[in-house]
Amino acid sequence: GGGRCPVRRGSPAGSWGAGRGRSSSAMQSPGRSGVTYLSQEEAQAIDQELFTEYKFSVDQLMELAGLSCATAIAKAYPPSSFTKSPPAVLIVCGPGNNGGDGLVCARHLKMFGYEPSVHYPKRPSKALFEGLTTQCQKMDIPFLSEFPSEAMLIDELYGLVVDAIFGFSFKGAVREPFGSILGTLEQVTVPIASIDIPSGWDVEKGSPDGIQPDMLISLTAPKKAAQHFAGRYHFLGGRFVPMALQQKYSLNLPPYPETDCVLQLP
Ligand SMILES: NC(=O)C1=CN([C@@H]2O[C@H](COP(=O)(O)OP(=O)(O)OC[C@H]3O[C@@H](n4cnc5c(N)ncnc54)[C@H](OP(=O)(O)O)[C@@H]3O)[C@@H](O)[C@H]2O)[C@@H](O)CC1
Ligand SMILES: [K+]
Repeated sequence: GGGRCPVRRGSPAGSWGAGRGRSSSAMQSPGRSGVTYLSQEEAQAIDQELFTEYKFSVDQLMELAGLSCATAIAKAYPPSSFTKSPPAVLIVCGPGNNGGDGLVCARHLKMFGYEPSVHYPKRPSKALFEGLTTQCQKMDIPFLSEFPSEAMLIDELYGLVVDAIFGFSFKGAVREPFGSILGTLEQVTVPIASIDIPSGWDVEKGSPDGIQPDMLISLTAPKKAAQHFAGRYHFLGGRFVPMALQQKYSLNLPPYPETDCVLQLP
């Protein structure tokens, strides 16, 4: 196992939220960093607006989201922090866009010098996901047909697990094969980095018995479940929300440093 590295917290809560006159809405709640934590409904509404009003394509935003995730992972778990070289990462992808973010993340991690392997048990028959899968395969990223059933095996083979199973559209009880996968992930000791939402968690209420990721990369803005995140690294990624949309939803996002596509939240 391995992959852990010393805690490097960012600066304490900034003052970006002070005196900006956020329009208050009963649905929104400011988190400990001053940034707004979104309800499931708000996250889906912003998503829809980006596509229908702002005319982004899914491919575009997924590329930026996945690149943010790989960048944040490289900051928190640089290859030198792994006990083995090359640094092996297991990426578990779900059936929706969160899974697509995982495929993009895998491709960028490979470019950054990691050795990613992907498990992608439920693949939608859409050109976007088929393309992302082919890109990974042509970059010699292995796709595991079986998920390692023993947590110990994952601990032995990988220094980090990326959870790209469910994002903000998750609802209800977890269906197979993801129930078994999450059951195994609850027992791994190597760190888990969750994309957007720790999978299996209620998007707003979290899940005390679910997986406990070491890292959370919130895309666009954190969702309410992030208030229950107790891991070491909380990053914000997806630096693509136009200012007018940020203002409409009172996102109160902290300023990203310089040209960075990610930012560590306190
Ligand atoms: N705007 C942004 O910021 C951007 C967001 N992006 C990303 O998109 C993510 C949201 O993606 P999304 O809407 O496609 O849904 P997501 O959460 O991946 O999962 C839905 C899938 O899971 C399934 N499923 C649901 N419940 C289940 C259950 N209980 N048990 C089992 N299965 C269950 C459901 O299946 P179905 O209900 O259809 O059978 C469906 O197939 C978001 O979190 C972010 O990562 C970026 O890519 C681009 C910019
Ligand atoms: K996830």
